[in-house]
Amino acid sequence: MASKSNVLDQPVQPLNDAAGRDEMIRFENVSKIFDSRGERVQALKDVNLSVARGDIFGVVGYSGAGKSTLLRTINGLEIPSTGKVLVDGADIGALNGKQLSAARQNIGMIFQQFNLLLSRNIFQNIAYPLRLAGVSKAETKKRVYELLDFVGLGDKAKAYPEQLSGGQKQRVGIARALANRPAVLICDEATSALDPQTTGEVLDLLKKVNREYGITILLITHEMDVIRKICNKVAVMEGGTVVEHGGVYEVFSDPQAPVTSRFVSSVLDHRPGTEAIEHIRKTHRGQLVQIEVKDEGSSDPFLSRIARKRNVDFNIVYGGVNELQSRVFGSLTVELLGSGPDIELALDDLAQVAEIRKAG
Ligand SMILES: Nc1ncnc2c1ncn2[C@@H]1O[C@H](COP(=O)(O)OP(=O)(O)OP(=O)(O)O)[C@@H](O)[C@H]1O
Repeated sequence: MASKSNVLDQPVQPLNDAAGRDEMIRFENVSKIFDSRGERVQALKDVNLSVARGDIFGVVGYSGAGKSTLLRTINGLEIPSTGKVLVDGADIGALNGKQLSAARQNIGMIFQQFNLLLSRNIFQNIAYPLRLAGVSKAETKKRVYELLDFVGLGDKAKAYPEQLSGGQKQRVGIARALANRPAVLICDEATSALDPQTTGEVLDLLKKVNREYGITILLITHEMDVIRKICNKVAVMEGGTVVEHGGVYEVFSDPQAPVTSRFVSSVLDHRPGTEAIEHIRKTHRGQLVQIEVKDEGSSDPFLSRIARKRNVDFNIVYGGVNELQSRVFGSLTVELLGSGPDIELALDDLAQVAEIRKAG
């Protein structure tokens, strides 16, 4: 649990993370207040986060949590009311216009609605940022075809956006964002307009961007499944604050904030809710206990060991075990059958080797 922390008691991570990688994005006490028609909206409240070079960092939250505002501070589309955002060492809020344009070439961005130029073909869309950066025609041509191959659209140079599917349009968006060889790619709900199959393909492409080009990715989403599939780090936002952040495995296997638990249970259904417990109770009269399954204990056959030793039976009535980043975790709800004293001894034994909770 070393990499997990709550932002309230740990202001900001050090410049090097546990793996020794250096920092690519740093939010330092970032707050943002909008004044809209006489109404003050605090979109961000004292956000402190550190994104290491090479991370795929996901920010998840419900609508209005402040995700877009946070993302837009990275390339200066929003300037914090207080606090600062550092990208690859540059303090974004302190840059003049020219410096900001240069910094933006280092920060690619993709959008939920793709934002392609509809009157230009795919080649021209991808070439656009290269033209703005003053890249020569020959160099542009080489780079665009290289990118088209990379995103799997080698035959679409002359097509127009309206002739492409949603997934293909997002591939073009990714190619365009990569044109100037940025160090960072920021993704604004990049798969929210896509069906599940296409979402999976675009997420695979983002993984390839991270792996093959070493680009740091920060994405915002309201879908925990996106986080589960590609991120190594996650921050959960609610009401403009980061309520929890850490390694994806740590956060998924042991969520602390209620909003995080809700997000986790939207993709993993391994713990029974009140209704499920009531249903189980109708057919199982024994002692019900929830056992948390963690990576560290997965090789110990403790259930059969304790069952033999204490002369009790374990009847699995609910649960699931998941794999995340090559580590397992989950929860089993079991019914203990045996004499009262044996069950008590078995519960003591269980508590020695696993996190348990009486259920129902
Ligand atoms: N330009 C603006 N002017 C006024 N209020 C704004 C502005 N931009 C965002 N807000 C408000 O700030 C809060 C956070 O909005 P933000 O868009 O960052 O949240 P979000 O988590 O990205 O939600 P969504 O997924 O719905 O976009 C909301 O209450 C929103 O109404």
